[in-house]
Amino acid sequence: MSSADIGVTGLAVMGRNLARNFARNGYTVAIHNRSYARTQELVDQFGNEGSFVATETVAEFVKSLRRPRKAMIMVQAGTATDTVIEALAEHMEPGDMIIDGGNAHFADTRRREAALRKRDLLFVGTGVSGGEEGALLGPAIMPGGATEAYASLGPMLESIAARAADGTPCCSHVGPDGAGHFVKMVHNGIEYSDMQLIGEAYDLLRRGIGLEPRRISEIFAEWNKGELDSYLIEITAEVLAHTDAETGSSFVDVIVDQAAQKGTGRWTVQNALNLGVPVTGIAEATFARALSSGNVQREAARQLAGPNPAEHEVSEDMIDDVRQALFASKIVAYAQGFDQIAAASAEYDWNIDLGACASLWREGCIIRARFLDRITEAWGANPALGSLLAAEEFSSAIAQTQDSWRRVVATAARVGVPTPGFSSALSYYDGLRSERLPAALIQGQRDFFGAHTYRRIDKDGTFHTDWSGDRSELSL
Ligand SMILES: NC(=O)C1=CN([C@@H]2O[C@H](COP(=O)(O)OP(=O)(O)OC[C@H]3O[C@@H](n4cnc5c(N)ncnc54)[C@H](OP(=O)(O)O)[C@@H]3O)[C@@H](O)[C@H]2O)C=CC1
Ligand SMILES: O=C(CO)[C@H](O)[C@H](O)COP(=O)(O)O
Repeated sequence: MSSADIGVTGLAVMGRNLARNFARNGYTVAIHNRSYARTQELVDQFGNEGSFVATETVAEFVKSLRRPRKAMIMVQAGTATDTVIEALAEHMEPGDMIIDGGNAHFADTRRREAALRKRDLLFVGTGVSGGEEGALLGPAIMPGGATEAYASLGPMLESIAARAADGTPCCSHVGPDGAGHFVKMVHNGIEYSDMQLIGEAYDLLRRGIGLEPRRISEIFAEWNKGELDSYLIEITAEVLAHTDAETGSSFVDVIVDQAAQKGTGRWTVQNALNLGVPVTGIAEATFARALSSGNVQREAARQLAGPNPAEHEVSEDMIDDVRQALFASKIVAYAQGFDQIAAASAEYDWNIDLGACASLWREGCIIRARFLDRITEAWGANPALGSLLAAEEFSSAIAQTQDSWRRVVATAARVGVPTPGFSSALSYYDGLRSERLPAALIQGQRDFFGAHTYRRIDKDGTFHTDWSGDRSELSL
């Protein structure tokens, strides 16, 4: 019987909870998983939460959906997603829709959307953020795909999405084909950057000042009451307050200090390199995870000289400086992420509304933060800002924090605590505001060794100096 409003296949952490979220919101949900055990488990544990149609085969799953069908995939990105799409498509009919809510690469989404369009099937690649809890109670949802697809799917997604304080659903059509997955990828890149900055703040308080995790937890909890108010700061306070039951030690002290990554941060940086957008914070965060996991190099370098700690005591006065450095660096991280979205939007003709994009991240997602209201307003007031850093409220916020920021970066260098996030954010800020950059010298060097030419500040045209001859200038 074709009775389900929507289907979810892939019932691990995300799929299971999204299926429950749809059911709790009154939809009849067909459920399917490669191995039936997960389907049975969902029905056994949560079957009473709403209307589920449990299915064992893909054919049965597709058949159980009301036409035009909507089937959502929540499986691993890459070949697993291609396999599931193909299996679904074989049983679908023209006008049916496949929605991929996994963390797919946006280029794969563009390819899949185009291929399925040729088969008269709609394909929506959508970012979903919020982890297990968000998927169940209301994630941030970033759908791409055709406008026509959003017309029928959008209301369903909006009904299960998180809501901002003003009641707006944290879900809206981001743009065509891969735009949704692109925005989710950059969301994850900012997530990497934000987590790295928080890690550096922790490290400065721990190794720089010498505070214990429980005290640092209290500091983060306090910071979470102000302009740093965000989900990541909130959970940081929780993690730092946690005690390991087995050893009685601070939980953070029993975790191996090697940060894993599934790929979205790396994809963001790779794409930023292609687009020529300096997302230095995301790049440093991604490399910092790689450095932490580089066993061979860490082992080889462990005995290298550092500053004498006795000569470099840091007082508790620095705590508030660290808070301010964190806020300034965080503004830079978001500014860089929005630059990348703007560049991709122009490159792929997506016409992404940056204000609407910021609005999507206000609740439900991992990078949700109080200051996203202000970012939404800033882009809404002036979509041609050029850089988020140029918005009055952020330029004045940084003007107020920059002395602290500079002190923190200088202190970190002095005491030997690595702060690639704080330092690169400050360098980026100083680079942008510089009247003149040493890029002029680099152009001179390029022209010297490779006749790569340069432009002049005082006249139009392209020039080359005859470096190996009489050093006269040629206008090309
Ligand atoms: N976990 C998170 O916090 C978030 C995850 N995501 C993304 O959502 C998607 C789902 O994530 P998550 O719930 O963590 O699950 P996983 O990424 O761990 O994927 C597990 C699911 O994929 C299925 N699967 C794997 N390979 C295949 C295949 N070849 N054919 C069919 N099914 C397959 C598994 O089926 P089986 O049970 O049979 O093994 C299982 O249902 C991923 O793309 C992830 O990147 C997005 C936001 C947050
Ligand atoms: O998409 C997510 C949150 O938004 C996932 O949790 C993602 O897996 C996190 O990335 P990584 O595992 O690389 O830290």
